Amino acid sequence: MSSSMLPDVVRRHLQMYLVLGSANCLAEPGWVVQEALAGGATMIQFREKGRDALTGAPRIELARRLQDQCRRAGVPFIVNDDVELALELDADGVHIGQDDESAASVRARIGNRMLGVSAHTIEEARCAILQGADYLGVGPIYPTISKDDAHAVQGSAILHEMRKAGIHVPIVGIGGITKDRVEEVIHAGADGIAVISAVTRAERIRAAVEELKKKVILSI
Ligand SMILES: Cc1ncc(COP(=O)(O)OP(=O)(O)O)c(N)n1
Ligand SMILES: Cc1ncsc1CCOP(=O)(O)O
Ligand SMILES: [Mg+2]
Repeated sequence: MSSSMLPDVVRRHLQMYLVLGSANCLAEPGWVVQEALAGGATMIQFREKGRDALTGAPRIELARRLQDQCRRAGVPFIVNDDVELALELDADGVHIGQDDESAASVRARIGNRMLGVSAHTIEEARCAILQGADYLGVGPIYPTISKDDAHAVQGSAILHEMRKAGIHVPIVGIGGITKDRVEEVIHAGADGIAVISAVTRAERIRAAVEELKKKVILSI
């Protein structure tokens, strides 16, 4: 069972989905999130992991601060991997991958909160849906500089293939998506884009988000 959230509502949240942790940001993460929200980001994922990531109390403090900004803007705040943290914060949802806790177990723990699951194949996608995923994160569609242990690049064809196989749940494309690739990703079947570097490394974050979102909406 998925959550009680309507698929069309989830689709709208996926349009311009910013994924970030402090190590991705060239500027202070609170400022990055503020600018991204001002530019129209539709969902934010707290992904504080990897080599230079915060741990312990500073990590939780940052999560609370970013969550508070999202709440004020009315934008869902999703926690990557860490179900415990999501429950502690009363976050809007959790995103997990194939190497994380099983989707069925996370669904049972988070109740009606939003559940996103990474899927690289049609089989993984079907399994995630059966276990209660509200949306699928599919990628890396293109080469990425933001995830050391990323799967092989899949290209936009995987999105086509999933749709052709009858997978109709909300899907967000992720991995190396830039403004020049948005149209291809949406036309291949994604409902939105999830990005790290295209926003966190942009010189003008607000303008970058505005432009990415506009391209998504024009491509739908
Ligand atoms: C929206 C979205 N899609 C995919 C991922 C990747 O999740 P995962 O495979 O678990 O890898 P990590 O992000 O945990 O390193 C994601 N985070 N968000
Ligand atoms: C978390 C994640 N999962 C697949 S690719 C990726 C990183 C996306 O970052 P970028 O948008 O900078 O390529
Ligand atoms: Mg994960």
